[in-house]
Amino acid sequence: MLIKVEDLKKSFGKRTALKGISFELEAGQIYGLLGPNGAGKTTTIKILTGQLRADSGQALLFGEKVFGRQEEVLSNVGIVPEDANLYERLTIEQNLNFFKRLYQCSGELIDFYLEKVSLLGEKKTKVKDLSKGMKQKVLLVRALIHRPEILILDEPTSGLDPASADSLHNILLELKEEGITILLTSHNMEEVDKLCDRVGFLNQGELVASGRPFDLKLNYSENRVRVLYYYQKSSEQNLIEKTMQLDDPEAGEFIADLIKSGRMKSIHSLEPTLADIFVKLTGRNLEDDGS
Ligand SMILES: Nc1ncnc2c1ncn2[C@@H]1O[C@H](COP(=O)(O)OP(=O)(O)OP(=O)(O)O)[C@@H](O)[C@H]1O
Repeated sequence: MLIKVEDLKKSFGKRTALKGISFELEAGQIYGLLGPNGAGKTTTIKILTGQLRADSGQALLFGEKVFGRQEEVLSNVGIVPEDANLYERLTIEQNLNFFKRLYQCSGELIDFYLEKVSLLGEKKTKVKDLSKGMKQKVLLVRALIHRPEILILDEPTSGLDPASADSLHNILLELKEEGITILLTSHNMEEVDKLCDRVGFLNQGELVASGRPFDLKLNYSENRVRVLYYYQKSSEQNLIEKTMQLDDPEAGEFIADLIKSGRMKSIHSLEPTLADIFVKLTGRNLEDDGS
């Protein structure tokens, strides 16, 4: 396991941020921690990257504890933090060169990744003149220039317009193809559904469910179907839509009859979205402010 979190607990005074969460991440996967504000996502990331010490439990990267050993363990990890901590008055190139020296790497990947995020032509632009989406891309490039095996991103698309978010998603999928293991946090269920091999639902410091998005949707499906049928045989004007429970025996007869009499137009299963499942499990919406 490249990333392993086991029974991780953390409190800030009387406020409990993590109540004992566990998850694992295999090489080459994308894992998404999904949760509303205050769920404990950033606390998890900060512990995993050695910025915070856990009260108990384990947070391991490459099987090693990070706290107190950041320099060694994180030399192989790229981190995109929640807040853009770039030097605003410096250019993109100056920011990246600064990190190149810090990481003591050659910097040969700087132009490669700037090209990938369509910012090569903006190298000489000062960070203060960039849009939020562009800054996010610079943070991503900064996290990649030392060729890390693990990439950790805290809310990478928060506040981005849909086009910028989409372009970032495509880059993350390409990085996965290159074999990079990715852990990200998000409160956007569509993003997690699209990107992640596995997802963990974090709510008030607890992982309430985890698994492959497909399996979660299947497990929480309510066996409903939407049937579109003709009132009379092949009369386009009289198209009727009906939602039915698959475990209702009458629905079976009704559907069989529609097929036999040639009145069935279409039938679709109604799967819940990840957001529906989150609400079902927690009674909370992903956009809640956590209060
Ligand atoms: N330094 C701190 N001091 C006190 N409480 C904190 C501190 N950091 C986090 N918390 C609390 O711990 C809980 C989890 O916060 P955390 O930032 O991990 O949530 P999050 O899921 O990342 O939310 P967001 O999406 O808003 O960043 C919250 O109740 C928060 O107020």
